[in-house]
Amino acid sequence: MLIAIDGPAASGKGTLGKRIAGHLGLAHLDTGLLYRAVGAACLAIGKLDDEAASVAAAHALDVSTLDPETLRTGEIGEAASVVAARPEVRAALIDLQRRFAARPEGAVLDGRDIGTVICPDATVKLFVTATPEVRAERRYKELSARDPFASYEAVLADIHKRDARDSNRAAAPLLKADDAVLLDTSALGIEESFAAALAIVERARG
Ligand SMILES: Nc1ncnc2c1ncn2[C@@H]1O[C@H](COP(=O)(O)OP(=O)(O)OP(=O)(O)O)[C@@H](O)[C@H]1O
Ligand SMILES: Nc1ccn([C@@H]2O[C@H](COP(=O)(O)O)[C@@H](O)[C@H]2O)c(=O)n1
Repeated sequence: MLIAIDGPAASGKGTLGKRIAGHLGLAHLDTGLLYRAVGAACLAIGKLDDEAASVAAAHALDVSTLDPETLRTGEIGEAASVVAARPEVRAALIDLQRRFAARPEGAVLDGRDIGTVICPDATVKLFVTATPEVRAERRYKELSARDPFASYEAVLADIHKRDARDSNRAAAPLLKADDAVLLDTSALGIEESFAAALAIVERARG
């Protein structure tokens, strides 16, 4: 069973992807980490504005070295969203994602273009969202546990900026696939969201 989960930043798609994959015994790929790794590689050499450098970083990506802990910072998220707007960077990462999705038992992938571009034939597609304020509150809670100087206003501004860039770019913009089921988790906790997502998956399974 192939499950595609898309949605804006901090909507909870990664949390749901991981839970659903664990529940069904499937592998899970957080595709945002791929773009984050490319953004981080460009930041490390001071070449975020250099399109050719970002394309080279995408081609050189070694998935076995991805470290979610170091990649999940606000600065790297912003850099990821800059490089992700470049069509050649996206093209360089397509095969890798499709190979992951082609496992015989299926898989769970989350990102921005999984249901629209990477896995248009997924068994079930979820578009997970929540209001920007709710998403900022969740991300702020997560960050402030590690950083006493984290600011809710800065997180909200980052979310608005990334939403706008991801939705308005020409290459594979953040979009709900026509056949995706919308899951708004603004008023749902993690367990309630998981139960709602699982019900959608089970329904699609028949
Ligand atoms: N329904 C929910 N209720 C409360 N908190 C939630 C809910 N879903 C996720 N969270 C929390 O919100 C934060 C963001 O969730 P998560 O990382 O899953 O989002 P994401 O959409 O994958 O983010 P990103 O786009 O940055 O990869 C995490 O701290 C997570 O624990
Ligand atoms: N399929 C995807 C996944 C991610 N992106 C871009 O990467 C940025 C970081 O992603 P997170 O899920 O870790 O927040 C995101 O803002 C997108 O620009 C993408 O384009 N396609």
